[in-house]
Amino acid sequence: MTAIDARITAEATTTVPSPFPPIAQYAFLSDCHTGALIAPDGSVDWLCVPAFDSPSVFGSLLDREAGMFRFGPYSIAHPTARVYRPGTNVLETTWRTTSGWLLVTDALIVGPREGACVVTPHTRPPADNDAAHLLVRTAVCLNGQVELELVCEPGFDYGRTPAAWALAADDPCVAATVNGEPNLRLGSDLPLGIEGTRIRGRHVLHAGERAYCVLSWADPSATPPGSAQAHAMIEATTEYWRTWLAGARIPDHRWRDPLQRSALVIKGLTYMPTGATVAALTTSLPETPGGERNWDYRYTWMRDTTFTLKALHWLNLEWEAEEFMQFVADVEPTEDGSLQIMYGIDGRRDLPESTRDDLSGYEGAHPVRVGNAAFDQRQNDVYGAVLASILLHTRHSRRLPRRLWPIVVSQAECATNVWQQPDQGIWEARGEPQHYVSSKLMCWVALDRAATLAGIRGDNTRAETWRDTAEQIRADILAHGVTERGVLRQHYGTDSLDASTLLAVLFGFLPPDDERLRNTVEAIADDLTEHGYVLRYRTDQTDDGMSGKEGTFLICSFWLVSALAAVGQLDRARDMMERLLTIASPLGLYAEEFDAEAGRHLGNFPQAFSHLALIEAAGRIILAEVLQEL
Ligand SMILES: OC[C@H]1O[C@H](O[C@H]2O[C@H](CO)[C@@H](O)[C@H](O)[C@H]2O)[C@H](O)[C@@H](O)[C@@H]1O
Repeated sequence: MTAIDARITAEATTTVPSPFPPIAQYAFLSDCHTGALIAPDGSVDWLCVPAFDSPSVFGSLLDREAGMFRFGPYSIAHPTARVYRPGTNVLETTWRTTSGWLLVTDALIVGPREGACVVTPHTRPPADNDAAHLLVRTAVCLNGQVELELVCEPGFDYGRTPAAWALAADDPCVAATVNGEPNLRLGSDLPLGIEGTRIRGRHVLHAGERAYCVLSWADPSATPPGSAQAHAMIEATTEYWRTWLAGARIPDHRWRDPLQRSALVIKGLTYMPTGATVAALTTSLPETPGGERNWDYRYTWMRDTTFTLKALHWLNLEWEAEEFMQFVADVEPTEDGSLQIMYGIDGRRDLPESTRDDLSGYEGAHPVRVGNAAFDQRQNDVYGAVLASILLHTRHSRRLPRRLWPIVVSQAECATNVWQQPDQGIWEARGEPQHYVSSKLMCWVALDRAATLAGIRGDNTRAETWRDTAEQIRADILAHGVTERGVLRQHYGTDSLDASTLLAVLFGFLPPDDERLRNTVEAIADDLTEHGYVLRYRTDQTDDGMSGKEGTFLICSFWLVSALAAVGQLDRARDMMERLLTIASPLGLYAEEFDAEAGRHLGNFPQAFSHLALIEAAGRIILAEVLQEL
């Protein structure tokens, strides 16, 4: 049992139990088109089909009436153990009942691709493996006998539309229709009955006996696979993940498991048809319990994805970088040539935000948002994030693809034009625009990396111009962005701290022995932490346009580990890393935030930001340890 597990258990026994499982108790499955969250009781509480950003069909995560799909022993809610098959996103749950033991295996199926692929402007050449658009759940009775139960009650369109079920005429499965159109098919070797809007099945399995069910959404008129095929598909999916992971260079270190899990989460959040990565699987898991800080993260932020690629480079995973670079080359910029700060996973630009007032929200946190109004915000860090990625990719692949050069030019020009202007900042504050230090810092990164890329291309004129602008930005930040104590400030109008200034260390804005850099790292470690975990800023000192106090931000805590390692405080970095590893969910996953007081995860889950920062932090410490030994 991890520390957080123990705290959650203690909490559950002392307060009124919530009908919602703690966020960190969910297991994550993915087929790189969509993902599912499975509650400890075996219920799929979150699944959007066919893609990450589609409306949910199982939405109990946000409202207990918005759809669920349980497959597990009758009348038992607590499994004995839940683990991923090593090196995969395939989940195994072991149940002990009074009469026997049961093992349930769950996977969203990825396997050898069949048939033609639909071509859209953002579609990459088809990979050898692809999603089969199937959720397969198998059960085997390990000992004694166990009564297995299946309950499937979809709620289409975030629970708004219940299913109308019908037995399929030609095969042993049931089909759910919405507005008369077939939508889902459920196949199983359990005897199934239709009870209004739900399907229920129950059957006693004896030692050695197996059962399965398959939910399919790709072609609702096609017969779902039978038992043997379903079991084979779980093996193929296991193979798929292990083969993918084998391509990563993960050091033989005591942190190998969290590194592998983080890589698998990040890959699982990647949308295979375009190479775009969603920031997290979910929408509206609250950052403040019961509060309004609830956001839809099922989109691609240029910042999040470029930071993700930086992390994947640490693990030598180049293919994903290649894919995302193509996505960047394909997306439509805005009228002034700048990239939007975020896009849909299919490259669409418009992500209007609405609220779903018919949903209760996770533990009553309102509103539930679909879409994200930040899509047309001005956030000046985006150019630096993209150009840093292009340079990294160019260095690793030893070439600067011709398609990317116009992007280098346009983004460098955008950074040149905007660096003096205020913006909403990296945290997408919904208050007044400010002169955020981290935004200007990332404009410096944009021009610095662009100058290097121009040098590689042999364009010395541009290299020189961009280098000059980078120096002007640096001088401006050092003149206006440093407090009297010699610490980088949040924005030019305040002395408050902001963890995003740690990017100065991570992107090499100043040499690691620079006093201002060291002061900033010290100040954040000492004054911007709660129980040793890092806040992104103090909500009582920052007008971010929202009410309520949020938890500590996990990416910021991992950034501090990286920064401590970079400025030579290796012991402190290592201690903090070890502490952060103890608060992972029982399956090694991280949400966006950690409520250090209550010891629970908050915000969307699992969150790429947290996992990518874990990889970089571990990578920096491991590298420093190796260098120390030389
Ligand atoms: O806190 C306000 C903002 O919160 C979200 O943004 C955060 O998540 C983004 C995706 O991971 C990340 O790129 C950003 O840096 C974070 O602040 C939300 O998406 C915004 O709409 C909201 O204003």
